Amino acid sequence: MKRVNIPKADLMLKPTPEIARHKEEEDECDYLAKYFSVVWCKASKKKHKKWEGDAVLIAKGKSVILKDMEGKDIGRGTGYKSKDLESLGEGQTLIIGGKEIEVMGIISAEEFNSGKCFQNDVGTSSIVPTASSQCSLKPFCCPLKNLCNPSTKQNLLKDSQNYKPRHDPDASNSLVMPRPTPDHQRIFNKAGIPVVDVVVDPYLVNHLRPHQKEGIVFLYECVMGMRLSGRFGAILADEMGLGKTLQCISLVWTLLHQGLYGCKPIIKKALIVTPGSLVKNWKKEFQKWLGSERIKVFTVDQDNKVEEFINSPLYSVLIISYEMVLRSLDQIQAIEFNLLICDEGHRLKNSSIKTTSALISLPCEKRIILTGTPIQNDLQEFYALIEFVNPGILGSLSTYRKIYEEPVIRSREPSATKEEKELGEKRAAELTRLTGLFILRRTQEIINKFLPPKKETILFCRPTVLQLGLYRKLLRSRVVRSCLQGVLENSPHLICIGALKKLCNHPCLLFKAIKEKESNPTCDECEESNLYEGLRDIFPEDYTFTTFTETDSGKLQVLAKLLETICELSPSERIVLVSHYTQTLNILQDLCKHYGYSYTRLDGHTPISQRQQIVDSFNNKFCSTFIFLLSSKAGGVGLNLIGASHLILYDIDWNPATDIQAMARVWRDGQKHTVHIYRLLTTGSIEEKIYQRQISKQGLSGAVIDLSKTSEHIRFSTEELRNLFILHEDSNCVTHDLLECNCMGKKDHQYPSPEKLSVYTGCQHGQYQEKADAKKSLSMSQLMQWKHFSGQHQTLDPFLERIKKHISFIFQNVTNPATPT
Ligand SMILES: Nc1ncnc2c1ncn2[C@@H]1O[C@H](COP(=O)(O)OP(=O)(O)OP(=O)(O)O)[C@@H](O)[C@H]1O
Ligand SMILES: [Mg+2]
Repeated sequence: MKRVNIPKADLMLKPTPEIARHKEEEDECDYLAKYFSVVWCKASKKKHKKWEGDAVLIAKGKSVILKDMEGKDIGRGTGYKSKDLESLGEGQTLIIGGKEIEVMGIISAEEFNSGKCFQNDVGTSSIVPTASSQCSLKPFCCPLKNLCNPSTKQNLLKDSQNYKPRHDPDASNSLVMPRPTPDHQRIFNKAGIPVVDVVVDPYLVNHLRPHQKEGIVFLYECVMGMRLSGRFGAILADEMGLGKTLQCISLVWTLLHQGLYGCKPIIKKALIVTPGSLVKNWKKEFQKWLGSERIKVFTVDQDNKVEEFINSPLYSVLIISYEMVLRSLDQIQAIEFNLLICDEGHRLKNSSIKTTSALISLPCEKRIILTGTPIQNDLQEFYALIEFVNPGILGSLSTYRKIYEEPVIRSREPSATKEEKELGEKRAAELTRLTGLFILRRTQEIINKFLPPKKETILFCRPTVLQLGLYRKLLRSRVVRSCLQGVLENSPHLICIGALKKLCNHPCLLFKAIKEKESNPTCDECEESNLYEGLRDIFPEDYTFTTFTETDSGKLQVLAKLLETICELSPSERIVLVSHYTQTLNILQDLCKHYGYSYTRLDGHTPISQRQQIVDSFNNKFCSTFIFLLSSKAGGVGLNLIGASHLILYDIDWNPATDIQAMARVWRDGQKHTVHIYRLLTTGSIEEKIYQRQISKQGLSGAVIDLSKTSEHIRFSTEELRNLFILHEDSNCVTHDLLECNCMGKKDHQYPSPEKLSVYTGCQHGQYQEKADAKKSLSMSQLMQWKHFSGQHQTLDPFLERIKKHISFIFQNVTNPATPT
């Protein structure tokens, strides 16, 4: 064994530390790094070493770094001869500080950069070539000969008769699951039982969209350990409305009744955990797609306890809410579930909460998380979800942090060096590759072609005189001024923002808040009292909370007119009316009562047990209810409200995901009518600013971000607050002004070339915004492709013509215009 002679770093003559470091850095730049897999132990003179572990050695110039397999630095040394380090090879040894290493092999830069050299063999050698890529949807051919070797002729005859696919794999339009590879058979079919085709029930297949068929194959491969050996988990992260429920139902139904090795069912019992408001929806979807005779699913609630499921042989599927899981954990643990599905599973991102740890503790290996929310945004939460479905696949948390999270985060910092950027990108790419084997996400565009047209209209409603007076007064308040100077603590800007938003919805909401404060002044909220100083005087003297009128609020006036128009022009169509606030919903409810519109309501106070029933009766085509009042926070996620074809968003949320979720309740699979979405914004107010922020962050295409983020999570710079706290009284539409579009509100055609847009609108934000960055302008500029109407011009739209009296500006866009309704 050749030993490299290493000068002891501390015996060398060194320049002063500052200069040394500088010089070293300069020198190091000239060299390319080389990487080695090594074993290490404490340095000793012993002949027979007792190696303590594997490690990775990085040699560059005259220096080396030793990293353990979790990516942690365990040794550093410098002052080597660069020539020696460059020629390091297998079998050579080296002393690094108090450690001795022996080189086992050379690692390529690619292997190091991607982080693969730190993974034992996960994601590389253990990847099973995906069966679907070879034979998805292909009909079955003869089982492998060597694996179903019946010893006698009789056996052969018997087997071929007994082991038949449940459905005809050769039928046209059949959906046949991928056949197992020889490796899979070696592991899971040691007895050599005949392989039988698993064919999805044609009863279901007839309804499936192409992406759903692919999704089922994907889920099947994951839970069967066909994509990654020894791993049985999957994350289906399709955007909302793509039918994750139906894909899972098809999988469950298939696994319960079929088996690839000798027809033995792959699972006996499945557990589905879902938010409480969706438990009944799951049962309904089972019945919708399979009928009530084929399968009996059991839902747990106050009256139906888990014991009943245990004692009855009828049921094979248990549906339970996250809350109930904790309460019934003992019973659930006693049942042997073979498949676990967690709907809206992004809530498992926090592994320290009890529900997550309770579910982790279940011994079931086949696990599926369903979520419509992108999960890659926060690398730690991402890790938690992956750990849940495929424990250990990314190594320990500390390994994951060192190998992936830290380099990726570092590379995104402005001060990152070119090398750090490259490393971060490569590690991110490797993480995506590895997790892509068991995470599937398709976007909504995939389903658009099956949906009816969607007409989206943004209505900028003029504030009333009362609103303007109050708004000006609020902006002149001491609290607002202090916010702008960045003086006050305790986030008083949130109180100011809250007051402005209330005012935009209806002045009476502000009036109520003032009254409450007057009757119950508490010192810890002095800012709020200060904010309301002098406001009472602006309201008419006889103003009371209960005698409000629609003419006090610009948006409410428009809403009243809009409801009247829909009722007249499309009497058979129905409306979902959404607000984020219960108090605002009360006002909207009063409006319904006043005009005699029939309505139903779902908000945070609606008992979970009643929610599905309310939704079902509204969706029933014979239902006579005209308006569904919905609190977006309470019922946004997962609900189907396709009984309505009009949806009105009365207010706007900081988090675009909340609004997008609400809008998706109506424009989804099963909808037969053209869908009309109206968003109401008070002209020139904070609502316009929030809208601009929404679209500049997301674009109009509607990518979803984390729903749990609220305004409390947003940090505003003083500059941003200054922009928020401006009232633009002279503009018909500040958002349109920002686009610098010269159409004068007569743009009823589509803008010709999207490429031009970024140039066209790329520079105008500096006036108001902190710094206009290119991305922001680009997503704002998507609005250039919408139609623009000012309140004075003809719109050619009978709805808009009727309601435009109090409207200063309109943006409108139609998706899928060609699809027949
Ligand atoms: N192939 C299909 N044909 C007709 N309707 C379908 C089809 N697939 C799903 N649907 C319907 O589309 C609606 C949306 O499906 P589902 O609730 O499963 O969406 P999701 O992906 O879970 O969305 P979310 O993330 O919002 O929960 C449901 O009413 C469902 O019955
Ligand atoms: Mg769902």
